[in-house]
Amino acid sequence: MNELTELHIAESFVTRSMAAISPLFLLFLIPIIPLSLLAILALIVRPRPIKIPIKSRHVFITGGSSGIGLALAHRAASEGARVSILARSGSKLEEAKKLIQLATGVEVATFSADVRDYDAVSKAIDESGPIDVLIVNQGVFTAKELVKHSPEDVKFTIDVNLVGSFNVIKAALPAMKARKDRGPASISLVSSQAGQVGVYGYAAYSASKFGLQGLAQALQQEVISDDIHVTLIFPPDTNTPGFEEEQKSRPEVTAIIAASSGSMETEEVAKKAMDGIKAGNFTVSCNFEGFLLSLATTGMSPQRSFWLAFLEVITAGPIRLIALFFQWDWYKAIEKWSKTKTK
Ligand SMILES: NC(=O)C1=CN([C@@H]2O[C@H](COP(=O)(O)OP(=O)(O)OC[C@H]3O[C@@H](n4cnc5c(N)ncnc54)[C@H](OP(=O)(O)O)[C@@H]3O)[C@@H](O)[C@H]2O)C=CC1
Ligand SMILES: CCCCCCCCCCCCCCCC(=O)[C@@H](N)CO
Repeated sequence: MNELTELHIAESFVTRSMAAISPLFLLFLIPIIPLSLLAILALIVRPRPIKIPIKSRHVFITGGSSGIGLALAHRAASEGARVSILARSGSKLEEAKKLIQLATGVEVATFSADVRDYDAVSKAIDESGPIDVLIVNQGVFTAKELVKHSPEDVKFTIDVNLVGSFNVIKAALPAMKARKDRGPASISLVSSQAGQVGVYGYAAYSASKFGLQGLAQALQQEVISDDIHVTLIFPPDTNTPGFEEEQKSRPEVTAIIAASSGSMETEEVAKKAMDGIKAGNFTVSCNFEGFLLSLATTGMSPQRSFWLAFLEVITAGPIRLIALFFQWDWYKAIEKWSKTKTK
């Protein structure tokens, strides 16, 4: 045998045995790809996972006299926190205080101030003492087409929901940053699903809530080294006094589009929100549609969980397709509705 034939025999042996093992070998390779992706994500997700304790801590809630804020105050009190609530109306604050005391035995501190008034907010926060968990929840909403919305009301919405949130956070930050050996702190903001996607009738409201996303992302980078952790909460329609009021004049199309995500009870939303805050999640969705919406709009948000990061990576394409189907459905509804209106 010369060298060439030897090589031939060896070669055909190798190819034949490779042909025999290759399907098995490939099967073995399949999990390697997702597993290495998971491993990479576990290494790179930032900020790192964190847990926020609630018991024995000072929880300060704006808009804590009604709806979602009141339910959050109630939850925090029953979990053993020291609770402060802030809102404009003194009588609603007193009523909330009584309700919480009756249900939990805990006496919450109340502060009457308008979040649009920086000095008033700052005074209330200084009086309340250093905050461990700040929940910026106050909000106003009127669903109306922009042509019918007065400039004053547009400004009011942005002032209370967005500028008011800046006021609250700015007033609380110095003492929160200065606190020592008190454990990780949290600043959370109650946005809305209308703060993830623009919705007919919510031009002003959506703009005010989209603004919170920019505020929250930038703020998280600024306070991470102070052990302060930012959370953004995105509820769907929720049965609150404010929502009851809103429904009286909400355009029909607004209701149709919002119905894509159903509605929730105040206590359910408060539970989701509080669990999300305690888990230190940057983004907190409240129902299944909300979870899809968060996947679809995650963009450049920070992500602490490598599992969720993994899900975001692998669903990016398909979730965009689902989003386009939702848009298709909504524009059909708008078209149909505007036709019946002009008839
Ligand atoms: N209900 C819903 O369908 C949804 C609500 N959200 C958001 O959840 C948050 C709470 O909503 P919800 O519970 O329904 O609202 P409510 O109207 O039931 O309660 C609003 C709270 O905010 C306070 N508030 C309003 N304006 C000011 C102000 N200028 N300064 C200080 N406090 C103020 C109110 O007290 P007072 O009037 O006495 O000041 C009240 O305590 C809002 O940010 C809202 O946008 C998000 C998605 C859905
Ligand atoms: C992949 C894509 C999945 C998409 C599912 C999307 C469903 C979005 C519906 C938007 C609902 C807006 C509710 C606003 C509630 C609110 O804030 C007012 N009630 C005022 O308080």
